[in-house]
Amino acid sequence: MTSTNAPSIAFLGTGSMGGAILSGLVASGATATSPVIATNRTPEKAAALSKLEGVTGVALNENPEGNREAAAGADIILIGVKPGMVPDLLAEIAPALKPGAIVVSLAAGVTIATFESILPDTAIVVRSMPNTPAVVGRAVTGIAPGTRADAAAMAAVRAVFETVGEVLEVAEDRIDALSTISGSGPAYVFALIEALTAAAIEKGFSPEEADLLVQGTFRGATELLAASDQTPTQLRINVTSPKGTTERALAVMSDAGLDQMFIRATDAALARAKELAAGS
Ligand SMILES: NC(=O)C1=CN([C@@H]2O[C@H](COP(=O)(O)OP(=O)(O)OC[C@H]3O[C@@H](n4cnc5c(N)ncnc54)[C@H](O)[C@@H]3O)[C@@H](O)[C@H]2O)C=CC1
Ligand SMILES: O=C(O)[C@@H]1CCC=N1
Repeated sequence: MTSTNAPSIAFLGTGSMGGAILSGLVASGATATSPVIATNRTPEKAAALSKLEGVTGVALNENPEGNREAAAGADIILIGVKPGMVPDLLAEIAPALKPGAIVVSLAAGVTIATFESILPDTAIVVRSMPNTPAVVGRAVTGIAPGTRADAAAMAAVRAVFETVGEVLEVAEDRIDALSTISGSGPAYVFALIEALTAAAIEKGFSPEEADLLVQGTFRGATELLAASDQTPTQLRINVTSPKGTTERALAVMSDAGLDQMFIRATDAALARAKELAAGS
Protein backbone atom coordinates (compact mmCIF):
# COMPACT_ATOMS: atom_id res chain seq x y z
CA MET A 1 0.00 0.00 0.00
CA THR A 2 1.09 3.59 -0.55
CA SER A 3 1.59 6.11 2.26
CA THR A 4 -2.02 7.27 1.76
CA ASN A 5 -3.20 3.72 2.48
CA ALA A 6 -4.93 3.77 -0.88
CA PRO A 7 -4.05 0.71 -2.94
CA SER A 8 -1.60 1.32 -5.77
CA ILE A 9 -3.29 0.59 -9.08
CA ALA A 10 -1.93 -0.54 -12.45
CA PHE A 11 -3.91 -0.55 -15.68
CA LEU A 12 -2.52 -3.11 -18.14
CA GLY A 13 -4.19 -2.20 -21.42
CA THR A 14 -5.54 1.34 -21.39
CA GLY A 15 -7.83 1.58 -24.41
CA SER A 16 -11.52 2.47 -24.59
CA MET A 17 -12.54 0.74 -21.37
CA GLY A 18 -9.40 0.96 -19.26
CA GLY A 19 -8.98 4.55 -20.41
CA ALA A 20 -12.58 5.38 -19.47
CA ILE A 21 -12.10 4.09 -15.93
CA LEU A 22 -8.74 5.84 -15.67
CA SER A 23 -10.11 9.19 -16.81
CA GLY A 24 -13.01 8.82 -14.38
CA LEU A 25 -10.52 8.13 -11.57
CA VAL A 26 -8.48 11.18 -12.57
CA ALA A 27 -11.59 13.38 -12.69
CA SER A 28 -12.56 12.19 -9.20
CA GLY A 29 -9.21 13.36 -7.84
CA ALA A 30 -8.27 9.84 -6.71
CA THR A 31 -5.03 9.71 -8.71
CA ALA A 32 -3.75 12.93 -7.14
CA THR A 33 -3.13 11.10 -3.87
CA SER A 34 -2.74 7.56 -5.23
CA PRO A 35 -0.63 7.45 -8.41
CA VAL A 36 -1.45 4.99 -11.17
CA ILE A 37 0.65 3.26 -13.84
CA ALA A 38 -1.07 2.63 -17.18
CA THR A 39 0.40 0.54 -19.97
CA ASN A 40 -0.46 0.40 -23.64
CA ARG A 41 1.47 -0.24 -26.81
CA THR A 42 2.39 3.12 -28.35
CA PRO A 43 4.60 5.98 -27.09
CA GLU A 44 2.05 8.54 -28.34
CA LYS A 45 -0.72 7.07 -26.18
CA ALA A 46 1.65 6.65 -23.22
CA ALA A 47 2.61 10.33 -23.48
CA ALA A 48 -1.06 11.32 -23.50
CA LEU A 49 -1.71 9.14 -20.43
CA SER A 50 1.25 10.71 -18.60
CA LYS A 51 -0.36 14.14 -18.99
CA LEU A 52 -3.18 13.02 -16.68
CA GLU A 53 -2.69 13.94 -13.03
CA GLY A 54 -1.01 11.19 -11.08
CA VAL A 55 -0.70 8.87 -14.09
CA THR A 56 2.49 7.38 -15.51
CA GLY A 57 1.94 6.07 -19.03
CA VAL A 58 4.15 3.22 -20.21
CA ALA A 59 4.63 2.30 -23.88
CA LEU A 60 5.26 -1.41 -24.29
CA ASN A 61 6.75 -0.82 -27.74
CA GLU A 62 9.54 1.07 -25.93
CA ASN A 63 9.64 -0.94 -22.70
CA PRO A 64 8.67 -4.60 -23.21
CA GLU A 65 9.03 -5.17 -19.44
CA GLY A 66 6.38 -2.50 -18.76
CA ASN A 67 3.53 -4.82 -17.85
CA ARG A 68 5.66 -6.88 -15.48
CA GLU A 69 7.13 -3.80 -13.82
CA ALA A 70 3.73 -2.17 -13.38
CA ALA A 71 2.21 -5.38 -12.01
CA ALA A 72 5.10 -5.93 -9.59
CA GLY A 73 4.44 -2.65 -7.80
CA ALA A 74 0.65 -2.77 -7.69
CA ASP A 75 -1.91 -3.85 -5.11
CA ILE A 76 -4.71 -3.85 -7.71
CA ILE A 77 -4.05 -4.71 -11.37
CA LEU A 78 -6.79 -4.07 -13.93
CA ILE A 79 -6.55 -6.24 -17.03
CA GLY A 80 -7.86 -4.11 -19.90
CA VAL A 81 -6.67 -5.93 -23.03
CA LYS A 82 -8.90 -7.69 -25.56
CA PRO A 83 -10.24 -11.05 -24.34
CA GLY A 84 -8.05 -13.10 -26.70
CA MET A 85 -4.90 -11.40 -25.33
CA VAL A 86 -5.70 -12.04 -21.67
CA PRO A 87 -4.03 -15.47 -21.21
CA ASP A 88 -0.68 -14.32 -22.63
CA LEU A 89 -0.73 -11.17 -20.50
CA LEU A 90 -1.51 -13.15 -17.35
CA ALA A 91 1.32 -15.58 -18.06
CA GLU A 92 3.63 -12.60 -18.57
CA ILE A 93 2.82 -10.93 -15.22
CA ALA A 94 2.25 -14.06 -13.09
CA PRO A 95 5.86 -14.34 -11.79
CA ALA A 96 5.99 -10.62 -10.95
CA LEU A 97 2.86 -10.28 -8.79
CA LYS A 98 3.10 -9.39 -5.11
CA PRO A 99 1.49 -12.00 -2.83
CA GLY A 100 -2.08 -10.88 -2.21
CA ALA A 101 -2.24 -8.74 -5.35
CA ILE A 102 -5.79 -8.33 -6.64
CA VAL A 103 -6.10 -8.97 -10.38
CA VAL A 104 -9.30 -7.48 -11.80
CA SER A 105 -10.57 -8.60 -15.18
CA LEU A 106 -12.35 -6.10 -17.40
CA ALA A 107 -12.59 -8.67 -20.19
CA ALA A 108 -15.82 -9.95 -21.68
CA GLY A 109 -16.26 -13.69 -21.55
CA VAL A 110 -12.95 -14.74 -19.99
CA THR A 111 -13.72 -16.81 -16.89
CA ILE A 112 -12.33 -16.59 -13.39
CA ALA A 113 -11.21 -20.22 -13.84
CA THR A 114 -9.00 -19.12 -16.74
CA PHE A 115 -7.48 -16.34 -14.64
CA GLU A 116 -6.90 -18.58 -11.62
CA SER A 117 -5.42 -21.38 -13.74
CA ILE A 118 -2.68 -19.04 -15.03
CA LEU A 119 -1.99 -16.85 -11.97
CA PRO A 120 -0.25 -18.01 -8.78
CA ASP A 121 -2.33 -19.19 -5.81
CA THR A 122 -1.32 -16.05 -3.95
CA ALA A 123 -3.17 -13.82 -6.42
CA ILE A 124 -6.78 -12.79 -5.79
CA VAL A 125 -9.01 -12.62 -8.86
CA VAL A 126 -12.09 -10.43 -9.28
CA ARG A 127 -14.04 -10.38 -12.52
CA SER A 128 -15.68 -7.10 -13.46
CA MET A 129 -17.86 -5.74 -16.23
CA PRO A 130 -17.77 -1.93 -16.33
CA ASN A 131 -19.07 0.42 -18.98
CA THR A 132 -17.70 3.50 -20.71
CA PRO A 133 -19.78 6.18 -18.89
CA ALA A 134 -17.02 5.75 -16.28
CA VAL A 135 -15.49 8.75 -18.08
CA VAL A 136 -18.18 10.98 -16.56
CA GLY A 137 -18.46 9.13 -13.25
CA ARG A 138 -21.63 7.34 -14.41
CA ALA A 139 -20.44 3.78 -14.93
CA VAL A 140 -22.46 0.77 -13.94
CA THR A 141 -20.04 -2.01 -13.04
CA GLY A 142 -20.72 -5.62 -12.16
CA ILE A 143 -18.14 -7.37 -9.98
CA ALA A 144 -17.89 -11.08 -9.20
CA PRO A 145 -15.51 -12.68 -6.69
CA GLY A 146 -12.95 -15.31 -7.61
CA THR A 147 -12.41 -18.26 -5.30
CA ARG A 148 -9.83 -16.41 -3.18
CA ALA A 149 -11.59 -13.01 -3.09
CA ASP A 150 -12.66 -12.30 0.48
CA ALA A 151 -14.81 -9.39 1.69
CA ALA A 152 -11.79 -7.10 2.03
CA ALA A 153 -10.72 -7.73 -1.56
CA MET A 154 -14.24 -7.16 -2.87
CA ALA A 155 -14.48 -3.95 -0.84
CA ALA A 156 -11.18 -2.72 -2.32
CA VAL A 157 -12.35 -3.41 -5.87
CA ARG A 158 -15.79 -1.95 -5.18
CA ALA A 159 -14.10 1.24 -3.93
CA VAL A 160 -12.20 1.62 -7.21
CA PHE A 161 -15.32 1.23 -9.34
CA GLU A 162 -17.50 3.34 -7.03
CA THR A 163 -15.13 6.20 -7.78
CA VAL A 164 -16.48 6.14 -11.34
CA GLY A 165 -20.12 5.13 -10.79
CA GLU A 166 -22.40 2.46 -9.36
CA VAL A 167 -21.45 -1.13 -8.54
CA LEU A 168 -23.48 -4.33 -8.41
CA GLU A 169 -21.91 -7.48 -6.98
CA VAL A 170 -23.11 -10.71 -8.56
CA ALA A 171 -21.96 -14.32 -8.74
CA GLU A 172 -19.80 -15.07 -11.75
CA ASP A 173 -22.56 -17.01 -13.47
CA ARG A 174 -24.49 -13.70 -13.82
CA ILE A 175 -21.69 -11.55 -15.19
CA ASP A 176 -22.11 -12.45 -18.87
CA ALA A 177 -25.83 -11.67 -18.61
CA LEU A 178 -25.03 -8.40 -16.85
CA SER A 179 -22.59 -7.59 -19.65
CA THR A 180 -25.35 -7.92 -22.26
CA ILE A 181 -27.34 -5.22 -20.43
CA SER A 182 -24.94 -2.67 -18.93
CA GLY A 183 -21.57 -3.57 -20.46
CA SER A 184 -22.88 -3.30 -24.02
CA GLY A 185 -25.76 -1.01 -23.05
CA PRO A 186 -24.14 2.32 -23.87
CA ALA A 187 -23.74 1.09 -27.46
CA TYR A 188 -27.47 0.30 -27.62
CA VAL A 189 -28.27 3.81 -26.41
CA PHE A 190 -25.92 5.40 -28.95
CA ALA A 191 -27.42 3.22 -31.71
CA LEU A 192 -30.91 4.45 -30.76
CA ILE A 193 -29.65 8.04 -30.82
CA GLU A 194 -28.13 7.46 -34.26
CA ALA A 195 -31.38 5.97 -35.57
CA LEU A 196 -33.58 8.79 -34.22
CA THR A 197 -31.09 11.33 -35.59
CA ALA A 198 -31.38 9.73 -39.03
CA ALA A 199 -35.17 9.99 -38.74
CA ALA A 200 -34.88 13.70 -37.84
CA ILE A 201 -32.68 14.35 -40.86
CA GLU A 202 -35.16 12.43 -43.02
CA LYS A 203 -37.83 14.84 -41.71
CA GLY A 204 -35.79 17.75 -43.10
CA PHE A 205 -33.79 18.93 -40.09
CA SER A 206 -30.14 19.80 -40.58
CA PRO A 207 -27.61 17.50 -38.85
CA GLU A 208 -26.99 20.21 -36.23
CA GLU A 209 -30.72 20.64 -35.60
CA ALA A 210 -31.17 16.87 -35.46
CA ASP A 211 -28.38 16.55 -32.87
CA LEU A 212 -29.95 19.27 -30.75
CA LEU A 213 -33.41 17.67 -30.92
CA VAL A 214 -32.33 14.08 -30.36
CA GLN A 215 -29.49 14.47 -27.88
CA GLY A 216 -31.49 17.03 -25.91
CA THR A 217 -34.40 14.62 -25.80
CA PHE A 218 -32.32 11.66 -24.59
CA ARG A 219 -30.62 13.82 -21.97
CA GLY A 220 -33.88 15.40 -20.89
CA ALA A 221 -35.71 12.08 -20.65
CA THR A 222 -32.99 10.35 -18.62
CA GLU A 223 -32.58 13.35 -16.32
CA LEU A 224 -36.36 13.46 -15.87
CA LEU A 225 -36.33 9.77 -14.99
CA ALA A 226 -33.49 10.28 -12.51
CA ALA A 227 -35.26 13.23 -10.84
CA SER A 228 -38.75 11.72 -10.85
CA ASP A 229 -40.39 9.30 -8.46
CA GLN A 230 -42.41 7.90 -11.36
CA THR A 231 -41.60 4.68 -13.20
CA PRO A 232 -40.44 4.67 -16.83
CA THR A 233 -43.82 3.18 -17.69
CA GLN A 234 -45.68 6.09 -16.09
CA LEU A 235 -43.35 8.63 -17.65
CA ARG A 236 -44.03 7.03 -21.06
CA ILE A 237 -47.77 7.15 -20.42
CA ASN A 238 -47.44 10.84 -19.50
CA VAL A 239 -46.18 11.53 -23.04
CA THR A 240 -48.66 9.29 -24.80
CA SER A 241 -51.97 11.10 -25.17
CA PRO A 242 -54.88 8.77 -25.88
CA LYS A 243 -55.53 8.82 -29.63
CA GLY A 244 -52.54 11.17 -29.98
CA THR A 245 -49.43 11.09 -32.13
CA THR A 246 -47.03 9.26 -29.78
CA GLU A 247 -49.48 6.36 -29.50
CA ARG A 248 -49.22 5.84 -33.26
CA ALA A 249 -45.42 5.91 -33.15
CA LEU A 250 -45.21 3.47 -30.24
CA ALA A 251 -47.60 1.12 -32.03
CA VAL A 252 -45.16 0.98 -34.95
CA MET A 253 -42.31 0.17 -32.54
CA SER A 254 -44.38 -2.49 -30.83
CA ASP A 255 -45.36 -4.04 -34.18
CA ALA A 256 -41.67 -4.05 -35.12
CA GLY A 257 -41.02 -6.17 -32.02
CA LEU A 258 -39.10 -3.73 -29.83
CA ASP A 259 -39.32 -5.87 -26.66
CA GLN A 260 -38.39 -9.08 -28.43
CA MET A 261 -35.61 -7.29 -30.28
CA PHE A 262 -33.78 -6.49 -27.03
CA ILE A 263 -34.24 -10.05 -25.81
CA ARG A 264 -32.80 -11.41 -29.07
CA ALA A 265 -29.99 -8.85 -29.07
CA THR A 266 -28.93 -9.67 -25.51
CA ASP A 267 -29.22 -13.41 -26.25
CA ALA A 268 -26.80 -12.88 -29.15
CA ALA A 269 -24.38 -10.99 -26.89
CA LEU A 270 -24.62 -13.79 -24.32
CA ALA A 271 -23.84 -16.41 -26.95
CA ARG A 272 -20.77 -14.43 -28.01
CA ALA A 273 -19.59 -14.26 -24.38
CA LYS A 274 -19.73 -18.07 -24.25
CA GLU A 275 -17.61 -18.21 -27.43
CA LEU A 276 -15.07 -15.83 -25.86
CA ALA A 277 -14.98 -18.01 -22.74
CA ALA A 278 -14.06 -20.94 -24.98
CA GLY A 279 -11.24 -18.87 -26.48
CA SER A 280 -12.74 -18.20 -29.91
N1 LIG B 1 -15.18 -1.03 -24.71
C1 LIG B 1 -16.11 -1.29 -23.79
O1 LIG B 1 -17.17 -0.62 -23.71
C2 LIG B 1 -15.92 -2.40 -22.83
C3 LIG B 1 -14.83 -3.25 -22.92
N2 LIG B 1 -14.65 -4.25 -21.99
C4 LIG B 1 -13.49 -5.10 -22.06
O2 LIG B 1 -12.35 -4.29 -21.93
C5 LIG B 1 -11.26 -4.91 -22.61
C6 LIG B 1 -10.60 -3.88 -23.51
O3 LIG B 1 -11.54 -3.46 -24.48
P1 LIG B 1 -11.39 -2.04 -25.16
O4 LIG B 1 -10.89 -1.07 -24.16
O5 LIG B 1 -12.66 -1.79 -25.84
O6 LIG B 1 -10.23 -2.36 -26.23
P2 LIG B 1 -9.14 -1.37 -26.82
O7 LIG B 1 -8.59 -2.05 -28.03
O8 LIG B 1 -9.69 0.00 -26.95
O9 LIG B 1 -8.00 -1.34 -25.69
C7 LIG B 1 -7.05 -2.33 -25.52
C8 LIG B 1 -5.74 -1.66 -25.15
O10 LIG B 1 -4.80 -2.69 -24.85
C9 LIG B 1 -3.53 -2.27 -25.33
N3 LIG B 1 -2.71 -3.46 -25.42
C10 LIG B 1 -2.61 -4.36 -26.43
N4 LIG B 1 -1.77 -5.35 -26.09
C11 LIG B 1 -1.36 -5.07 -24.83
C12 LIG B 1 -0.51 -5.73 -23.92
N5 LIG B 1 0.08 -6.88 -24.20
N6 LIG B 1 -0.33 -5.18 -22.71
C13 LIG B 1 -0.95 -4.02 -22.37
N7 LIG B 1 -1.75 -3.35 -23.20
C14 LIG B 1 -1.95 -3.88 -24.41
C15 LIG B 1 -3.81 -1.54 -26.59
O11 LIG B 1 -2.74 -0.69 -26.90
C16 LIG B 1 -5.10 -0.82 -26.24
O12 LIG B 1 -4.80 0.46 -25.71
C17 LIG B 1 -11.81 -6.08 -23.40
O13 LIG B 1 -11.43 -7.28 -22.76
C18 LIG B 1 -13.31 -5.87 -23.36
O14 LIG B 1 -14.01 -7.10 -23.32
C19 LIG B 1 -15.53 -4.43 -20.94
C20 LIG B 1 -16.62 -3.62 -20.81
C21 LIG B 1 -16.94 -2.61 -21.76
O1 LIG C 1 -18.26 -5.63 -26.99
C1 LIG C 1 -17.58 -6.16 -26.10
O2 LIG C 1 -17.16 -7.32 -26.24
C2 LIG C 1 -17.29 -5.40 -24.83
C3 LIG C 1 -17.92 -6.06 -23.64
C4 LIG C 1 -19.09 -5.21 -23.27
C5 LIG C 1 -18.91 -4.00 -24.06
N1 LIG C 1 -17.90 -4.10 -24.88
